[in-house]
Amino acid sequence: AKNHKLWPEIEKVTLEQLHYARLGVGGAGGWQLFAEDGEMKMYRREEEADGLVVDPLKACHMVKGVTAREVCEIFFSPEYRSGWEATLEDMTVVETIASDTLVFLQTHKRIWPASQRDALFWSHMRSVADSEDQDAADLWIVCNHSTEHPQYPPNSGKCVRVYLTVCLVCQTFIDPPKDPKNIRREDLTCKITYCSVVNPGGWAPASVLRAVYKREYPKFLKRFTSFCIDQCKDKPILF
Ligand SMILES: CCCCCc1ccc(-c2ccc(S(=O)(=O)CCO)cc2)cc1/C=C\c1ccccn1
Repeated sequence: AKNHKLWPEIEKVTLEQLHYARLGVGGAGGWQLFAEDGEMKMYRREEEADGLVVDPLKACHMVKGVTAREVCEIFFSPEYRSGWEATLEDMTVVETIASDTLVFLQTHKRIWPASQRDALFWSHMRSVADSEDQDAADLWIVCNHSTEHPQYPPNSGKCVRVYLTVCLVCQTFIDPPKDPKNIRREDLTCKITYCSVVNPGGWAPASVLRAVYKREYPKFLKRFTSFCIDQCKDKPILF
């Protein structure tokens, strides 16, 4: 568990990603709004790493009727993933480091004309007291970061290995403020920040990658948040 060899990296990357998610998208950050749908706003920066498109993405969304913990638990838990991750072809939990820390191997459906991709990453979920604003509810974060595993070397089969760092940071707002036992789902709003940087691994045309991200990310976040609302609506609220 916490003495696992990956633990220092998990701690470092998770806290770095929390800080990064909290940074705004205004100012000189170079973020450009590329998709908007109601409360959902998606921004990207155009960046390349050795000739490969690795455009960082930041999405902000406000979802009613669910809590930060509920959204993060659904995003983290393997058993829900096939219900919301449309491009998933296969998923395995290759290691359970702790109850809040898993290692996943996922293959995603091939997107023509690029070759099929897989991703091997650790996934860690935790709550963080929001130091700035004491009376605001806790923050919950899930951080996914590519890792290695001796049994699953990259590019050994049909798939090209992608390298990703992803975080989902959620905060619950209760309006109007109520005594905890009288809160109903209609009083809840979850503020969601989703950040991702995906290096496609092998070559893929910049135009294809940018078209995939432009099409897939809005679909992905809308599908995920709808799934959360549907999963939680008839269940007791989990703070
Ligand atoms: C040429 C195309 C290469 C892209 C293939 C691909 C690689 C990785 C991933 C991916 C996307 C989200 C995560 S996560 O946020 O950690 C949640 C767990 O699944 C992990 C992996 C997807 C996709 C393919 C499509 C795609 C691209 C963005 C958004 C949505 N779908």
